[in-house]
Amino acid sequence: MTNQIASFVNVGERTNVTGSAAFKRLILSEDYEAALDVARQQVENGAQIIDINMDEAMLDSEAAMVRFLNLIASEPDISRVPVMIDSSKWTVIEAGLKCVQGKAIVNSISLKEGKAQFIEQAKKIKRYGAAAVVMAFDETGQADTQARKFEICKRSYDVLVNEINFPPEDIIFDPNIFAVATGIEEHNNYAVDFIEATRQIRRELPHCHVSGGLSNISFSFRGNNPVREAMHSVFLYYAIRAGMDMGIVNAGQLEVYDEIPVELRDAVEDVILNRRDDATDRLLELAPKYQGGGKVAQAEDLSWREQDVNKRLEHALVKGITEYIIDDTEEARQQAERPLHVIEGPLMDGMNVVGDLFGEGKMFLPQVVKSARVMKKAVAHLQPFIEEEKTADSRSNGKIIMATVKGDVHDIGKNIVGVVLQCNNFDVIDLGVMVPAAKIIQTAIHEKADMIGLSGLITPSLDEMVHVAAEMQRLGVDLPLLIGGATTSKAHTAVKIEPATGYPVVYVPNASRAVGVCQKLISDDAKPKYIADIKAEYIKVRDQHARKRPRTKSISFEQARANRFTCDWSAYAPVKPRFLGSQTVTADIATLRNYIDWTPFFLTWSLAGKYPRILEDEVVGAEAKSIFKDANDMLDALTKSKELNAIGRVGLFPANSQNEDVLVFDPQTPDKQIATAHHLRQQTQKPKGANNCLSDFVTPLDANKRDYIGAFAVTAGFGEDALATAYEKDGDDYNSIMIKAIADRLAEAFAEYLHETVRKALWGYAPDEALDNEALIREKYQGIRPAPGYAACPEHTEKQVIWDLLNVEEEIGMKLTSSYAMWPGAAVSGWYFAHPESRYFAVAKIQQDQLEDYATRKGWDAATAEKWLMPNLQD
Ligand SMILES: C[S@@+](CC[C@H](N)C(=O)[O-])C[C@H]1O[C@@H](n2cnc3c(N)ncnc32)[C@H](O)[C@@H]1O
Repeated sequence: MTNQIASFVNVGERTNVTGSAAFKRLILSEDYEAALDVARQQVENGAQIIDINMDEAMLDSEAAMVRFLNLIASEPDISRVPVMIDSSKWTVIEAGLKCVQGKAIVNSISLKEGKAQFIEQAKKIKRYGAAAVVMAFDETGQADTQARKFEICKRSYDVLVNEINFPPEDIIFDPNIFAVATGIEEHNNYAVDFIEATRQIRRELPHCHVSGGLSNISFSFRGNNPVREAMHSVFLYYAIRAGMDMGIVNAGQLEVYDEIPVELRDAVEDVILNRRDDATDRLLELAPKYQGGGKVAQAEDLSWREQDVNKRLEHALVKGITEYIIDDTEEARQQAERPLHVIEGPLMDGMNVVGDLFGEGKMFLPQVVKSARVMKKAVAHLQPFIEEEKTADSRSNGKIIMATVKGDVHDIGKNIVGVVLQCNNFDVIDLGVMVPAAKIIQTAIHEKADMIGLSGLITPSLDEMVHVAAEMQRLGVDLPLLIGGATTSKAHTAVKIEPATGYPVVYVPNASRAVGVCQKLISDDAKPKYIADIKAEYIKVRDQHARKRPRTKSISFEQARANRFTCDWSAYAPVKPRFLGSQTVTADIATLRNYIDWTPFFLTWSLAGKYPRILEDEVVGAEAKSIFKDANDMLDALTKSKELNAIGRVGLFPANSQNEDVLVFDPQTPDKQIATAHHLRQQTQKPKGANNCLSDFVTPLDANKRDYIGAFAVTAGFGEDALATAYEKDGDDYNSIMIKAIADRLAEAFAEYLHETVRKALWGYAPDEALDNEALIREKYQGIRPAPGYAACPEHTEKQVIWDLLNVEEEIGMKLTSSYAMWPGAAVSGWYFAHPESRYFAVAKIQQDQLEDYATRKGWDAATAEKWLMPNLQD
């Protein structure tokens, strides 16, 4: 069940002119900048797909679709999610398919106009490698009953899969969500029809998906949001369990299932599940009571202190309250026969409640981590008594060795998984960061571990994971291997890691999945089938990967060069920086906190939503407020204690470009070249626009005029390890993760602050700039600061050029690891470009000709070039 909830894909629909009056206004007034912001906000708010619809009589819908899709393609923060091209006109869909980059979804096709047209359209969709939403609609109309819904979907499925070999995993059925409680008796079973049809579709039509637009269901209660939210929540609760795995769901219009007042929930369930004839009347009667909100405000309530000690322990764990935990644990110990029984009894019971609530999506990550802190305090209190008994044999669920692989220093995600596993009674041995393969494997053997979990954030870590897997194989260590971390994926795990192994390898996408996976891997009953299922799934993933057509056409390196960005260099007047050379910079926390972008902070804690709106969010607002307060309290303390230090290097230099290189010159001896930055050029065929390379934003050498470039490396991580370790020793993972999350935010804030200082003062090309923090976060200024490892300059070893140029390690002690991760981990580095047209883009896939050219420029052999450019050599 956890998996079903966790894998539900949310489609954002604010970029739909038929559904959003605001978006329609923007498109009609040609304000595409603001329209892009709407798309960006949706992604920031957690939409995993964005639906784009331009069906408006006053518009040239085809042109509008193409223009908007092209704009999205150059916005990395939007184009990271797939688009759903939505139109009732096939010509608009086809125009969209032609220009979209990456995997698209077509919304929608159906048998409405007959089989021939259905097949023709599906074939085209298949040719573009896109997925399709298939409506339960045929020549006789839209399906309303379970039988009709299934019948049409089955017929569509058979045509698609058997007749034209359409990949079943690219079929998304929409079996039509219709309004219930309309007063018309025939409508009463509509929700049940959808839910049951979904169950049958998922059971009998393998690999397909089921989606739907949620808001229709509650149409009769327009104007009464609490009732609508309750209806959405109840409907989803059952539909997801039946197999609905995608949908247009506005998270702000969703009540937490368990928090719907019981009386309302019962009445809504009667309606949704069509449990009684008078269900609609009863809900109509109850509805006015909830019109104005209806939820009773909760005053601080200490009545739980009057319950028995076991209940108090459970309450403290679920609510994360540490205040009384030692007293309560002591009371429980005195009542128990043995101290161990307190752990095995009430404490584990409490943690099981926490685990269940988290698994069901009813508790959020920060709450779980706070629960773990309570648990650890209780266990720490009991530990001496257990030692005294000398019989301690706490039965653990299983032992897992966890490590961030060699060359990588990022560990927030790994630490969160560790805490969640500990909450579920796993014995976690965390080897920390930058751990070589040999140490991981030796510890696993020595500790008789049950499994190994690897984590990593940067792309070179993917290779290191392949290496650890190969070493395990070589040494005959056949423990299950878990793979996680931001750049890892099911495809990489299946294609690169698993095939060479004889032991189970499982990709774990997030903390909430970790427990389920580990439990299955240590269960004698569940393990064989689970492993067989995973193996079969990975074989399929490999097949799909092998069959995958390139998503985009490529052009030769020479052609790409010929289509470079250029401008009238003779008219371009580079601004000479006021400061040339390099220097060390510091910043105090009081200054930096004004530059913090808080939205990613909440994401670290798995709370999706944009700051500051997230603080008022119906679902996660309370928890967001709570961690925001804790973070600010910690920032107050750090401002005073100065235990965290922000320090960096910044430099500005004369420079010119030469094809894909930026040549950097000595400020004192202007003809002396002191460094070369090597960049990569986009090599995919562009419908319009240039094949970008960062070097193009610097005046070419043959224009006979000096331009300038900047570089920086900053960290807010010195001091972080000591603080985090102190919290960990105190059993306080919550604050240990909090300090890391804050150090990470301060490093990003430092990069923002320093960039502003460069634009306004050090370089001084924008002395009068006046932007607030929101505008800075949106990067509304002139110039960019691309970071090696990111999409426009994806090759990590280039950080070394910055390190040498600015003398980073010697001057301030920031280091690069063997995989070119920065240490301390809370760090940012990059280049400064001032050209008014400079912008971010993704290099994406490059070809052999460019690979060879790059190897020559870097002085690398072919194998080295392939190793470092691997992510850009594959689709
Ligand atoms: C990852 S965000 C970080 C800023 C965000 N406000 C935060 O606090 O987390 C944006 C930064 O990532 C880098 N970046 C984003 N897209 C990039 C691209 N396509 N190529 C290179 N660097 C990129 C740039 O350094 C940019 O300033």
